[in-house]
Amino acid sequence: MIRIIIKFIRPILLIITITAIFLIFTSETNNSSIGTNNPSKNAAANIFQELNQPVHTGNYSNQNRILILATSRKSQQIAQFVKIAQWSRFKFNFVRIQPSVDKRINLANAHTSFYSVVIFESVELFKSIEHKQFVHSLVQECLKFKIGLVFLDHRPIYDVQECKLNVKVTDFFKTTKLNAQANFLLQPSTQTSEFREEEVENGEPVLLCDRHKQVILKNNGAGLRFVIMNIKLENVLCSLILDVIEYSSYGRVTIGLERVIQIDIDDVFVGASGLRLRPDDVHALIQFQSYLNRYVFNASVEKFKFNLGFSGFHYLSGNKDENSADQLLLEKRNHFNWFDHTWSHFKPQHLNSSQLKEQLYFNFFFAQEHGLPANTFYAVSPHHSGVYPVSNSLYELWARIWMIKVTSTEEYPHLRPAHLRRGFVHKKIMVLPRQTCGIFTHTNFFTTYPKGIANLLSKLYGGEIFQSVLFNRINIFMTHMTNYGNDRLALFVFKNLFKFLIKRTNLKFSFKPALQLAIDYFNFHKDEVQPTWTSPCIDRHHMAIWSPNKTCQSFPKLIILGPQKTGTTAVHHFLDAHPSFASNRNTQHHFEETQFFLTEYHNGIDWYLDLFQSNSSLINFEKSANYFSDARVPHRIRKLFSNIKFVIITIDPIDRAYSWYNHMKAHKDSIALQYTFYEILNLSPLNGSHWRRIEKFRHRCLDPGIYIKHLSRWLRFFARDQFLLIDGEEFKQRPHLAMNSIQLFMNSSRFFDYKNLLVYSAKKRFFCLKNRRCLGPSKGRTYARLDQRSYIYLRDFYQKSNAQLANFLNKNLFSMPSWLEKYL
Ligand SMILES: Nc1ncnc2c1ncn2[C@@H]1O[C@H](COP(=O)(O)OS(=O)(=O)O)[C@@H](OP(=O)(O)O)[C@H]1O
Repeated sequence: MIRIIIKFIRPILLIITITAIFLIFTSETNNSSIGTNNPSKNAAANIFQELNQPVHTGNYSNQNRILILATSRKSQQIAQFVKIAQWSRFKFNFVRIQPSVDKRINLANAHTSFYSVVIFESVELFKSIEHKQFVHSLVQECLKFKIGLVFLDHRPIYDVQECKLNVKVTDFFKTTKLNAQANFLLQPSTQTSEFREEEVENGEPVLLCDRHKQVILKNNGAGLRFVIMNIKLENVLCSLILDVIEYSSYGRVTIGLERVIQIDIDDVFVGASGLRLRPDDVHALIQFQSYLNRYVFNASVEKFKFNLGFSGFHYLSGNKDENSADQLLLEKRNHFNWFDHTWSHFKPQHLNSSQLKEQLYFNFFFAQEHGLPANTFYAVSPHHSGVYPVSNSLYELWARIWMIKVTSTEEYPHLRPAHLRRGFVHKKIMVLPRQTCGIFTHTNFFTTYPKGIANLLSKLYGGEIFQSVLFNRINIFMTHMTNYGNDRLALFVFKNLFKFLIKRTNLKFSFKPALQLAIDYFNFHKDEVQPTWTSPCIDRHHMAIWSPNKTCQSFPKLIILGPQKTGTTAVHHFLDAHPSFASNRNTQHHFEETQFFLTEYHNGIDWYLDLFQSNSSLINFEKSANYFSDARVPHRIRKLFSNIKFVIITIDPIDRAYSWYNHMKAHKDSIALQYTFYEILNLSPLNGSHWRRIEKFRHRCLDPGIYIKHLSRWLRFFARDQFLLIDGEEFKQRPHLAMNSIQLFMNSSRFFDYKNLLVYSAKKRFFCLKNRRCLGPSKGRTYARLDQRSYIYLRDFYQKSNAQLANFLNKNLFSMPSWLEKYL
């Protein structure tokens, strides 16, 4: 038996013993041009000896993280691997290293490992690392915590002859099915555009194997698991990569074998006469469903059913034959699940709320009238319009009229690349990623398939469609009604896809109702719940389905980031008086602040844009003073508009902290009322039941003043010249200077001389706009002077970060604020 297995595997996978590896490595190292006297090279060789040690069987964590160590993220092998990791939602860290790397990379702390597998760009890189301790500790931690190693070399480094199998096949081939034909390089050999279904059924599929390229797996059973890939990843059947990762991570990094599949047929009843279903096609559809249940979904608890998305308005709008197919579909309605695709197939973003309501109600009544089993909590929007970019009224009306809880789209965050498509939850509706499968509304015939049918086959036989099933645990495939008429390309696609999957992999297929599917999805991918909004303006697909009333001009071009209590309201107020600048409308909860990137983020971008004017000659801007110190905001802004500019104001962080405390006191915050400033700084009421809340309050009070911490984060997301730093102390004395620099910074077409516009208010103790109402009573409060103890406490507290800030400002060519100079 073992001999048979070995015979099968030899052409594909060759394994040599760890002793052989040791010999190879030591001999190669000794022969290297650096010479045998090079201590670090010898050390690297000795490390391979260590791989032979039995791995520690004690505790290791279940952190399914991958560590990728490479010289560049751009190399083809690494890029390919990263793509697969992203597609499979494996968590990974990428660390760039050079042979001269000397800083230690910790794979674990004293008790638990951070990683389950380490990917090395190449054996060569591993061997060339000069620093003995680096390699030594890496290998020791791998042994101790059962962390496998994978080397992604793509240039063959071993002669095929010298490799032999030395691992139990069952330990390795979890996802890939090993049979006589299983070769890892697959490509279509025929380019004929006349390729028909029968050819696939009758003969061997058009596959070509290159036996010269090999994957070499090396392991001695007792030592560390490690795999040396000896082949270009792009040429390998991707299921093998899942096996490599699962094997080398000791089973910890895996997406398992179960794949849940849903197939949606959109546009039911929609379609030009001549392209629609005929009665025969309806029978073929039902027959195919039985075929799938028999051969593909045979282990599924729930029977597979196609999901039919209907638009009632188009019912019976074909020729005589096609209309009888429409009637037949309704007669056979219980063979399928049905979902709302809106009455007329209009784009929801192009309708007002009452038109949309009508669309949803009419289709609802159609379903009732014809007894369609459409109570699936699932719906799909025509053209994906309104799902992403989100239309709040679509979500609200869907929930109200159809009790929708699940939908799907291929547009979040973008149609391409497919491997980064994700799900999210908006207004309690779960949005799942949808997959394309090579056929669209316009691809209905074999002969006219773009670049020939061989192109479609390559996507099925190891290509993108195959990979979609492989790397996504849950797949919702999008097809259209016309794909099931005409040449029935959809049946061709799924028949071949599943045949290939069954032949080459051990995957198990099941079907679940949409609601269950969605719950499972977000259980697997909890970090996908919260969406990150992107700009429709950089995606032509999004522009086509977005509301025509929205304009990219409405996005702000400037954000005053804060921090709180530095004079941000005054800057906002003065800027708003400028004829070229326009601030947002006041919001219900936060007055002049939008707070969009924090508490209002769930409202989506349409809500945000509605706060601004769409006049292209204006510079829209907003200020929300707590953006500065919140770690979520830079990422969110970056995803939405990367070219925006920012104003940040700094004052002495001691004054800022005390002003904030007094602000909270004025707002009757119970902690501020109950405890003195010094007690809070010192966390002195240690025994009090409020301790946690005081600690939190203290953090909110002090953290924004650690300017360096936040500023350096912002500069990791945006370029230096996107920031203007304003000295808040100088702003207090000579506000017109700061206002002038903002105008220059924004290249304002009109220059406003603020000197004549501002007047000092002795009552407020700062400048106000002439002939306008000055800022309200919440600005310029009077409160007791800061006590000496608190001053000293804060001076010490901020000493280090102020010094770091000064260095940072110097390095990045920002001018030094006057308040900072006194600390240097
Ligand atoms: N024109 C002008 N110039 C300089 N400083 C001014 C100006 N107007 C207001 N202020 C002072 O700014 C403090 C309020 O800051 P913010 O507007 O950023 O506060 S907030 O975060 O929006 O609540 C607030 O500080 P406190 O006096 O400590 O409350 C104001 O005094």
